[in-house]
Amino acid sequence: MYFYEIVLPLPLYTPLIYASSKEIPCGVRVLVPVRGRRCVGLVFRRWPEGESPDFQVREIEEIVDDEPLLPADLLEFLAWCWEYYLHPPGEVVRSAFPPGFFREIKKKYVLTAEGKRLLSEGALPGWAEHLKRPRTLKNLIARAGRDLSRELDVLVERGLVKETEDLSGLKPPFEPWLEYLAEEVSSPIEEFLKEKGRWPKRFLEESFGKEPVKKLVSSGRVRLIELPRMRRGVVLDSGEPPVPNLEQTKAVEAIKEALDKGFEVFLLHGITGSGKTLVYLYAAEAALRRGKSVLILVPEIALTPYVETHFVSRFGTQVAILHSALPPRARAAEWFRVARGEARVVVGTRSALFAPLRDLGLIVVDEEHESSYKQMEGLRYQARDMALMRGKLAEASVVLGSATPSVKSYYLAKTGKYRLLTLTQRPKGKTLPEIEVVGLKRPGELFTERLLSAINETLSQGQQVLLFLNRRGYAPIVFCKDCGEPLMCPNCTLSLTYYRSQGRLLCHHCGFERPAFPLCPHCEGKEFRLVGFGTERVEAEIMRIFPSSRVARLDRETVTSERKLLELIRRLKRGEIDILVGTQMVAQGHDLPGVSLVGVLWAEGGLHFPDFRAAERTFQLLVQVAGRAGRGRVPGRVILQTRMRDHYAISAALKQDYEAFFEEDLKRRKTLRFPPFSRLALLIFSALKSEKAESAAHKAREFLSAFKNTEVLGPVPAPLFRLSARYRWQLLLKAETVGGLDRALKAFWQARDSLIPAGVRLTLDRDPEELL
Ligand SMILES: Nc1ncnc2c1ncn2[C@@H]1O[C@H](COP(=O)(O)OP(=O)(O)OP(=O)(O)O)[C@@H](O)[C@H]1O
Ligand SMILES: [Zn+2]
Repeated sequence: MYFYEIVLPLPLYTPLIYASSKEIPCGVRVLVPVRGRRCVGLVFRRWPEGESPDFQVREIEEIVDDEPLLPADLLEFLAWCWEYYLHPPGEVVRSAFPPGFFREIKKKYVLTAEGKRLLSEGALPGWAEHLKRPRTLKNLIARAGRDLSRELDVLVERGLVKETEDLSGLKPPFEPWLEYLAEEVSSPIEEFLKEKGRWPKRFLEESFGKEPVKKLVSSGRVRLIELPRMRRGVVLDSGEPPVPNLEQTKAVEAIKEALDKGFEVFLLHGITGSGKTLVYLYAAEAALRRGKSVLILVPEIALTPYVETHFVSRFGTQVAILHSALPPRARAAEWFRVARGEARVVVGTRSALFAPLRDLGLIVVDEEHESSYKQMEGLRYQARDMALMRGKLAEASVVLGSATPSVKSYYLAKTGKYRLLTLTQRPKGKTLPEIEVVGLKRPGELFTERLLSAINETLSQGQQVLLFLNRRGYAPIVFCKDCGEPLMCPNCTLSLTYYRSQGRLLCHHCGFERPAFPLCPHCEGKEFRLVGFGTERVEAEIMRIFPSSRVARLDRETVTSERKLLELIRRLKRGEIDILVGTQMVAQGHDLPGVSLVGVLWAEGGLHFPDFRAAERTFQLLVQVAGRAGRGRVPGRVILQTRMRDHYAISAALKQDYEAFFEEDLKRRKTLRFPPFSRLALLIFSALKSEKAESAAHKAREFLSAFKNTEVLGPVPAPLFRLSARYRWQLLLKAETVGGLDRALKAFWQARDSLIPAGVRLTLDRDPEELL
């Protein structure tokens, strides 16, 4: 017998031990019995020969995969993650699989042949209709609208319904591909195939017709093979990539050198529009040539098409895309192409960090400063930081790229932990845009004269305008005119945002909504005053002032899918939009050559958050959005409207002076001992009763105060004191070193059951990005 540590998709804090007479490699999925059910498990480790547990263990029932899906260094990485974040291994491992690949096996019910016969004769109750296909009890009850468990049991006993297991979806779809074998090319289709090597049959038939493909197959000049299904990608051709300039070449050379050595971290600090994508492209090519695979992380789904286009036109079907907006089957298929080694380049959002790439040689984290690399629920990991650990374990090079690096990364580059690479110029002699600051004076002022005349000028030159405000909806605050109270979310410490076209009031945190306008809950008043602006209101105002121009809006309300976003960006690039109003979704990454004016309506919008990274975020957003201007033939121009022109985040953005911002921000962090001068962990205690959460936080504080190397701040009510009907108290842990923090946290985690009463929920946020 061999003994295996198996990770299960259950909230357990350790793997479980199972036995098997077979030798099973690590990284393979198996089926094991657990609590009277069956479950998919992942073989994580085999015990050394001769060692056996001193308790009863059960046997592995089935082996699902014929070869490991996850490489050894990824397994090691996953284990590192669950220890660092003190998170159940099963949930960490689940992030590494596409949905449905790592789960409990559900019991389903389906009619037997006899059952079907009786149903067709009308001898079974109407709801049995639903059992023509296998269904879980829950699904059946949902369809029938009442509890059917008793009646179902009777049918099972009579042999009219049987139980089955749902093993579907554990393996992704395959499809036929054509592989070119012949030497001499005699038709365009052969020429195409010869260049590509392999191509999905389905795609060939679409481009060349079914007949020619059929002929080619029967000629024996190609071979049919079964490979994981390829998703229908954005296979646009971006043409030949430009020749890199001197700075780009230097950067690529430095990365190439590292590829031959192993783990090294680079910070690629290149101003907006300096061509960082091209550096990634050539570095990726170098890695592939060395037989290594490549992982490219982008901060949000909206940016995948841009990067994807460049990589797909260069590397074809070797590229896989991984993000959560792909349809589940396409996502599973793409993932499987990676696990099987068919795709050697992955472009994806933060969860692609766990992609099953083998022989990983290069990891790129594009726009590394972006907060969206931090997952804010479940496993609260920071993908940029974790990319370093994955790179280290895989002995890969890691490139962090940004025009506005995080203060932490830049500090590490300056102190020699990372190698700094810089791009200081836009290619082809293009310059950074001119930025000017205009003071907002009147309360409630939305557009200054200066901005309006600049918009006019730009439109008359046939150029495009981008207006930026990082706030959705029509108005963020609605006051009752009678009693002066704002309309609040009943569950959260947040005001409700008014969405005019939907006629609704919405809470941005918990999704609570109600029709606009109700009676005031305080005084039953009927009249309301709208305060402040969101993008919907900006759009309406702009349409009123510039009635003949074509206005569009880009935010999470108007753009709900990747398709809609692509469509909007395409319309903008084709010149079908004159003025685009948007939130931070437009702020970065996109290359918009027609935009020559960027207007930032309220530059200090983000500075009001009580958070140590508020200034950093504001500076980054301003420089990024300004960077959308002047990427085409016409030089760009940016107008920042603000009431806080003297704040260092705004004055540094005005000069596009990263160093100036960095020095000032670093000084402040040093005084307050915030990262990079310390390591943080945020503990949030929440409960339906405030006192309950507070007293749990006090107990935790007492326990943690015993650790000398860790400073405990709080408990204090969280800035967002009430969220989703729960009151929140927080403790902030600060330590000089990772080790110090680790010891305190681990001890606390061990003891947490005795410290925290039922009904209090504890959330651990290690290396928090915000303290809200
Ligand atoms: N060497 C080059 N010669 C000519 N054009 C180039 C060169 N390198 C990049 N470009 C072009 O410059 C534009 C900007 O490049 P890219 O989008 O990669 O910038 P970026 O550094 O990612 O900017 P941002 O940080 O603003 O996203 C693209 O249109 C790209 O094709
Ligand atoms: Zn709410």
